[in-house]
Amino acid sequence: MIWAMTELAKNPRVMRKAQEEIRNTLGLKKETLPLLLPRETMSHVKINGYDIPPKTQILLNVWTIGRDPGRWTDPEAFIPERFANTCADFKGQSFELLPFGSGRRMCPGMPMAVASVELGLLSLLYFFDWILPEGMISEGEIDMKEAGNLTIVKKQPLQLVPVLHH
Ligand code: HEM
Repeated sequence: MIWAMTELAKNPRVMRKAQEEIRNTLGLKKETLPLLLPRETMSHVKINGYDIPPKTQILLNVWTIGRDPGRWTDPEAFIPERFANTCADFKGQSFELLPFGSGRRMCPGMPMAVASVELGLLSLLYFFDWILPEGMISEGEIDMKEAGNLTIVKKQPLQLVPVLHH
């Protein structure tokens, strides 16, 4: 939710669009773990010509898959509308987009996570407009450094000033 608010603050066009949509209708999405939880092969498998022996630990880098320029146009840009224009969904069936993993061991908390993030973001965007804190002139100054390892958190806390809208 913090990353979603950070990207929205950096992209006022998308912030305004999301607020208009929410305020006019009373919907949104976003991300993710960089790596899926480790898996171990049960038998010998061959993928793309590579032999993988049994009992090998596999780490799937979904961060890289989600930024693959062969799959996504302008992958580094924050363009949430891209999800409205694709049939790829986040529920484990579209392998280019796997924020909750896939298969038997995919995230069982997905419905709760989606409901919490959507409701949280929706409330922040419906009730408030968001402006930069004193001393910050442009959204370009918002620090985007990452910290953490298994889950990526913001290194510097996001600071924005809420202005009551409703
Ligand atoms: C936005 C929030 C969340 C994201 C992005 C997320 C993502 C993930 C991912 C990528 C996996 C690994 C799936 C795989 O290896 O295929 C996972 C596993 C798991 N998640 Fe989540 N998760 C979230 C929230 C939650 C919540 C709210 C709960 C519990 C209430 C939860 C419980 C679990 C559990 C128990 C597993 C391990 C499942 C297993 O190994 O069988 N997650 N999650």
